[in-house]
Amino acid sequence: MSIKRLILSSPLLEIMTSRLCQELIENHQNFDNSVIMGLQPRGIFFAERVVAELRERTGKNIPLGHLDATFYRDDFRRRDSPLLPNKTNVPFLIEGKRVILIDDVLASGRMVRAALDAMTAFGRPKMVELMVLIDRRYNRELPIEPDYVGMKVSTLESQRVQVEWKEQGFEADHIWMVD
Ligand SMILES: O=P(O)(O)OC[C@H]1O[C@H](OP(=O)(O)OP(=O)(O)O)[C@H](O)[C@@H]1O
Ligand SMILES: O=c1cc[nH]c(=O)[nH]1
Repeated sequence: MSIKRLILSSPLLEIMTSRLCQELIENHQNFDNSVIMGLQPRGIFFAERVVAELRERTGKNIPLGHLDATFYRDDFRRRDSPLLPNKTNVPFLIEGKRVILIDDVLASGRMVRAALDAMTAFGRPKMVELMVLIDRRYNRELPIEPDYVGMKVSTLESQRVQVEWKEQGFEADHIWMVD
C-alpha cells in the first residue's frame, strides 16, 4: 500500500508563487524581450498562474506558450504502453527571446532536456531559464539545474511527487509525496 504525505498546499503555494514572480521581476524587469513556456501537461497550470500574477504586478501581458515534449522524450519508444501527446500551442517565435520554461516537478531532468529539443521548432532563443515548483534535487540524471525553485525536496528514486491542480478538477491544489 502506498503512503501519501501532503508537502505543499495553500496558502504556502500562493506565497511561493509570489516570491518566484518577484525573482522574475528582479531579473527580467520590464519583460520586453521575455516569453514564458509552460510544459505540458501540468506545468501549464503553474505557468498560467505565474503569468496572471505578473500581469497583476507589472501590467504586462507576457506571451505564454504551451509546449509538449512527449515525442522528444528519450523513452518515447521504450514504454510498454504508447505515450499520448498533449497540445502544443506556441503562437509566437522565440528567436532572440529570453524564454522562461516552467514545469511543476524537476527530477531526472529528462523532460526538460526533451523540452529544450522541442523548443528548437520555434526559433533560437537568446537564453532559456528554468522555473520549477518542486525540485527533487537528488534525483537528477542529467546536468540540468533550475534558475527559480519553489521548494527543494529530498526524495528516494522510488518515491514520487504527485501534483494536483484545481484547474484539473481537484477540489484544491495539493502536492503529495507518495512512498
Ligand atoms: O525530471 P523528470 O524525471 O523528467 O520528471 C519531471 C517531469 O515528470 C512529470 O511529467 P510526467 O508525469 O508526464 O512524466 P513522467 O511520466 O516521466 O513522470 C512532471 O510534470 C515533469 O514534466
Ligand atoms: O516525482 C515525480 C517525478 C517525475 N514526475 C513527477 O510528476 N513526479
